[in-house]
Amino acid sequence: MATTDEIIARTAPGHLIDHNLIDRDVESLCDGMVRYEKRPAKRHDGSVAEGIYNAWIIFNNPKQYNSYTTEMVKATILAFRRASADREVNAVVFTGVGDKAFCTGGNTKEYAEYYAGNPQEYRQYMRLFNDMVSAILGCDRPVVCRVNGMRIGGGQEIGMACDFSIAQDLANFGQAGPKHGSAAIGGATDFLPLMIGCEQAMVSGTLCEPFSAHKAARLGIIADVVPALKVGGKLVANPTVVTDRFLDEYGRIVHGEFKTGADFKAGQAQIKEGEVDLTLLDQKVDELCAKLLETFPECMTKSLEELRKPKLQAWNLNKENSRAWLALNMMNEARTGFRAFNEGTKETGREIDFVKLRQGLAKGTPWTEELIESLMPAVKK
Ligand SMILES: CC(C)(COP(=O)(O)OP(=O)(O)OC[C@H]1O[C@@H](n2cnc3c(N)ncnc32)[C@H](O)[C@@H]1OP(=O)(O)O)[C@@H](O)C(=O)NCCC(=O)NCCSC(=O)C1=CCCCC1=O
Repeated sequence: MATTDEIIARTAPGHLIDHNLIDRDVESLCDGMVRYEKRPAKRHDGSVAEGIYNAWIIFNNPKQYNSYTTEMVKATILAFRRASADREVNAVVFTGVGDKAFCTGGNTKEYAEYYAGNPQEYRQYMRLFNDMVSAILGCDRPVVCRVNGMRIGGGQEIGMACDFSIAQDLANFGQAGPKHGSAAIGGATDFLPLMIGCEQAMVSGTLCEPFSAHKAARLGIIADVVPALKVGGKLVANPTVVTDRFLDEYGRIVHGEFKTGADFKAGQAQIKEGEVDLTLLDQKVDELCAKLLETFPECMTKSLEELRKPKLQAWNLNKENSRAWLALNMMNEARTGFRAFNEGTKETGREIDFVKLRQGLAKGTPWTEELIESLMPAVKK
């Protein structure tokens, strides 16, 4: 009987059709701000599976906390298409450079300086953003979000579109929408209720309070969490988060909540004196990719397609309405909120005086350029 290798050599076609939309390196599409790296896939025992790879899609915009520009969104769509069509790819690992941020969503500088006041332009941007989320949800390979740092705003949305998330425990999660002039309708309002329940989704999507990786694991928004802070050469759990007990004296769950007061400040100081090491994060990601490798590929893809359906159905139901609303929103609140973040500083603050705005609207004040200017954080009365 012929061996499998002999059968492969004899029956594999000499020419394979390229199903990619364009034949361009991902990096060339956005000056390297999105990287596409095929890394050899490994078995459980660490041995390389010859000819099989994991496709790493890496956001490379660290100065802006790996926020995505329009060009990066275009490159990301093509990167996921490339991985999805590549016969040699076992799984996609979606991550960002560095250890501060996976992604903090749309680029607020571009939002403030180009899209603010231009709803027709933002509508076209949102076509691209929607296609990026759909490309993740439609990828024929399992998608692992390697949460190398904070996952905020649209970064949380594209992260939740992935099939698995593994986080280093200094990463925070959350939305920014109603604080910066947007609504988390780029996926969060579709995915959060499914993943963490309606009540916790409401808290996250409206109040925009960040939560820790340990809380994200408890809520079920990530599959696993690993320590990343080394102090004196020893790995310690995130020192700003309660990790050594589950309940407080009243029986309330405190595990994963941020510490407060002096304890929180002491934790911040310990983070400053330590160093971040993502070795365990990469080990966990490699372990998961090795498990995905040891499966039938078509059965894996079918399982992904079925298990994605709740997210996909919610996403497809709302994404076009969301796109239209977000475009028009660039005339008033997005125009104001993203400009405030972009033009503000740590000193002046980066959010508007929400009460002042509410007081004006309560009197029927119309949205004018003058009103918007008066709300910019640098303008102090
Ligand atoms: C809370 C933060 C994420 C982190 O705060 P902090 O730790 O205090 O860091 P900062 O000093 O704020 O930021 C460090 C520098 O990074 C720049 N930065 C951070 N985020 C972005 C971003 N998204 N775009 C561009 N630049 C960013 C920041 O300006 C600092 O640089 P500088 O030179 O100014 O010192 C906080 O950073 C934060 O709130 N960031 C903004 C989060 C945000 O609003 N994202 C967009 C949300 S909307 C969105 O993503 C959407 C997606 C699709 C659907 C529609 C939509 O709205």
